[in-house]
Amino acid sequence: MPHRAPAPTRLTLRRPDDWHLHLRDGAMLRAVAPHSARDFARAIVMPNLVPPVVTGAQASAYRDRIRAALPEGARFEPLMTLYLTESTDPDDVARAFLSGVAQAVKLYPAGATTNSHAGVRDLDRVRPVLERMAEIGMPLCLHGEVTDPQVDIFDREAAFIDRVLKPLRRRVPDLRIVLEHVTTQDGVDFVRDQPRNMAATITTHHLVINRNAILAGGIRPHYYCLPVAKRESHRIALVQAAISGDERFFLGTDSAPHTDAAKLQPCGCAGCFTAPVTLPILAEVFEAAEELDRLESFASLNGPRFYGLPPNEERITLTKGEPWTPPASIPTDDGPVTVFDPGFPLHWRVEG
Ligand SMILES: NC(=O)N[C@@H](CC(=O)O)C(=O)O
Ligand SMILES: [Zn+2]
Ligand SMILES: [Zn+2]
Repeated sequence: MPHRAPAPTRLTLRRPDDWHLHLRDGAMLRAVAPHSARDFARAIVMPNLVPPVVTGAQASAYRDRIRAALPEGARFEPLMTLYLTESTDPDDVARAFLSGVAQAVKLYPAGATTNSHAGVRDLDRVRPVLERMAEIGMPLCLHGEVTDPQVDIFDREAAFIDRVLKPLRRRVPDLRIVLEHVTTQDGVDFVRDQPRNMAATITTHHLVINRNAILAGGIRPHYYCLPVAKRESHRIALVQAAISGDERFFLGTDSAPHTDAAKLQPCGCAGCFTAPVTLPILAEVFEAAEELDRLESFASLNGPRFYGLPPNEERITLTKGEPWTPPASIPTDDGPVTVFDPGFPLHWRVEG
């Protein structure tokens, strides 16, 4: 009889990082930050506050507010990003990077997503900033969707690659770029074809849901995020990229909390709140693909390598047991925030 090793029930890995996270501000920040700090060592924090985090001084002040919102004794390092506008000052960006205040710049095409109206309309206007970033090795994080209303919402990432990303790669080839929350086979293929200076983050939810989850049996606002989930073949391409070990793909949860009141209305906000359940969900996804051993590359090694940071020395352990039910929502002083429901039972838990 062929010998089959028993399925593992414990998994120890270097403490993961989250390379794309929304922590918000004020009451929401205080409510959600502990959930990321519990499971992750560091996170690239998105700057799409109202008003956005544009300058080094604003990033530094926001970092102080995040640190103040962490539980006593938490060892969690917020890595800050600057929101790129058409009047961003290249000198301020360079200073923020070289002094360690900001790790990356975030480009939102104006109008593409939550709080992106102050973003970029014309890439030529930010060319001096991008060239300076290329010189100093500062990464650019992209929300990769075109905003052209003529382009079908499910095609906006693919159109972005053709219309924006390819020309940008040609014009500023030394710029290090992260295609954030990649959702398509097209995105995966593009990144995989780039020999250098290019990576992509993959979210928790895009590994789990396809577009049916948003609409099957009724409209389900808690599965609505941007970029919107695509068809099943794209989800499979994302899983393949995540489990491949290819160092260009790493975890960026895009955990994006909105109150239920903001989600459940005629024009509800985009975003899934995944921080409290990401690691158990990822363990299920990697186990189902029989690649549990690669979870550490995806969640703990590939990201720091791209950002030029050492991987975390601390370890965490996940254990597998009877299915458990995460809380349906967390309370905040602004009202409850629904926790992402993967739609399958969770057997894995982070120990401690
Ligand atoms: N992903 C989302 O659906 N929403 C994000 C914005 C973003 O990452 O595009 C948010 O800030 O709510
Ligand atoms: Zn985005
Ligand atoms: Zn995001």
